[in-house]
Amino acid sequence: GDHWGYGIEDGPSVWHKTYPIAQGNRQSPIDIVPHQASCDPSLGPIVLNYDHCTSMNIANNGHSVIVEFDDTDDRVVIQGGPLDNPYKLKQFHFHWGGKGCHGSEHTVAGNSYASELHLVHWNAVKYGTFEEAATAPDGLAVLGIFLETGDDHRWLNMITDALYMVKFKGSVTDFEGFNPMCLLPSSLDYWTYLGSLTTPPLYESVVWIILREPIMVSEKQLSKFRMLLLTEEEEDQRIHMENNFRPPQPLNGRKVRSSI
Ligand SMILES: Oc1ccc(S)c(O)c1
Ligand SMILES: [Zn+2]
Repeated sequence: GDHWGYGIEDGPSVWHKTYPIAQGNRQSPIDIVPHQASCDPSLGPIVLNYDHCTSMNIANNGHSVIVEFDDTDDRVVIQGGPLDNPYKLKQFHFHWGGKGCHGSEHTVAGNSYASELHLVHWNAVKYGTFEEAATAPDGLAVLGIFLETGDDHRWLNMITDALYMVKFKGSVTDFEGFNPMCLLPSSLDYWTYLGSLTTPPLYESVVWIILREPIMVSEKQLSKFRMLLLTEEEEDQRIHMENNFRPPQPLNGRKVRSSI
């Protein structure tokens, strides 16, 4: 089982002991410096085709809350932008902070947002399974969306209202018909670079596409994420899930391109 976490003993600063790739040369997240990103006119718009979206369930995996999709359907894809193929939506999950503390993974000119949503897609044209794609250099495409505190997000309530059902680590419940199109900001302007999963096993298999415009969510909605527990139902100890973000990693000469 997973023995990694975000605490002092098992957090990002010791992940390299079990996952040496943590010290690799294309790790994520990174600090995005807009003025150093090269505007690349050959970078077209990203195209999201979430029309026939089929969410299946919502789960607490002990590290985040994750909504999983039926990826046998090849109509729910992201394409365009830096991608050579369409990539199929597999799951989305969030990273967040503690009360009053920001929790995004990517930062923008050193500034972090309250939270970050990752929509994880895989290259089903080139690879047979998600697991195979997850270890390939062009296997995954993750769309990152920043969450900023402000007004209530009218659709995020569908997720935050379901969180009490997956309070404990290892819990899962049906969550059908949710279309993440409703979580997108108005602009699809993005930055893109080659990186990795930001959680163990930290595979260097991700084409990152980070939207510049954050979505607005309320402090009340964010507080519901912090109600989730790292611990299982039968455990006596109750540890809240918060600050489940990895700090920015060395760029190592990588180029960040912008669509803007
Ligand atoms: O499959 C994935 C798991 C975790 C994270 S942070 C990803 O970006 C992809
Ligand atoms: Zn993530």
